[in-house]
Amino acid sequence: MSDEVIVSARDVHKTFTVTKTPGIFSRLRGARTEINRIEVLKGVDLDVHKGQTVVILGSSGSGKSTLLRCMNKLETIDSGRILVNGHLVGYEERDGKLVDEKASVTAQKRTDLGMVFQQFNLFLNKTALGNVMAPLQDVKKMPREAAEELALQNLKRVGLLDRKDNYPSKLSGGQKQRVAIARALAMDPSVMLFDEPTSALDPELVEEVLAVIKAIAAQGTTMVIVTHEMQFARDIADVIVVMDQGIIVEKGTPDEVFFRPKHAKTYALLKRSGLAVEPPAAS
Ligand SMILES: Nc1ncnc2c1ncn2[C@@H]1O[C@H](COP(=O)(O)OP(=O)(O)OP(=O)(O)O)[C@@H](O)[C@H]1O
Repeated sequence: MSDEVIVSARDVHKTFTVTKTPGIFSRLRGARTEINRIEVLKGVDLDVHKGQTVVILGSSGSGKSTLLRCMNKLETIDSGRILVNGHLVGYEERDGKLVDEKASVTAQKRTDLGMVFQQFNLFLNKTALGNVMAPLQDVKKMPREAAEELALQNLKRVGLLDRKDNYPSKLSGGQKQRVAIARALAMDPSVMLFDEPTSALDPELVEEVLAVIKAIAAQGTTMVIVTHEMQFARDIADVIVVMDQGIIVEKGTPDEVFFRPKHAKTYALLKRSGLAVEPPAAS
């Protein structure tokens, strides 16, 4: 394992505030606006080393996607630190305090992270090639020809060169997700973040996307993957992290986590997925 830490999260806390305003009739009956605070991350520490594939598992609502989104500053954190390549993402430190940095600086730093979402997020009015070229031209300011060459190389990496002129409406879900992966890869990020990349796919399309992600991992790309695909997690991960209610309850190699889970929540998760293991001794 490389000593170089690409992503470092320390004591990360995140709370969402949800405001529920009652309808007019309820208000006439005296109902008040409810303000609920949901503490989603309660002090998360995580290091991702260069070349490592870290898979985050956990039951629904445990905070996995939020952690990923905080890494990318799609969400702000309340306290703690997230460094990507040694830089604070989204913040700068002034007089010992964290303040929001300029959006342009965040946009630049964000190119260090490639993100693949559940719902692909492709431009519907652009071809597969156009989708991959767009951030190269718009964010990296590459000239058209260079952007096209790099986009074609990356479409080839995900096996979609023959679909380069297709619009998203003419691509299957699996192909759309592979275009999204090519688009993120083309930016040459330090780390790729995958947020449940196969959850929106029909079951028969899942495997082609997982195979592409496995191939990219085998090329030494640093990755953090949130997934519910347990077998895939076991196959691809160097490190598996299990989250429960906003904290990391277990961390280990796939063999450790799958065959010798230490935490009752990990055991419950494996059992729900039909993976038979012995219950942890200490629970
Ligand atoms: N923007 C938001 N506003 C309010 N609550 C939110 C927001 N985003 C997430 N949450 C809440 O935070 C909690 C954690 O959500 P998160 O999506 O991080 O969980 P998860 O572990 O990724 O779950 P899943 O596996 O179902 O995607 C949930 O209770 C969710 O409803």
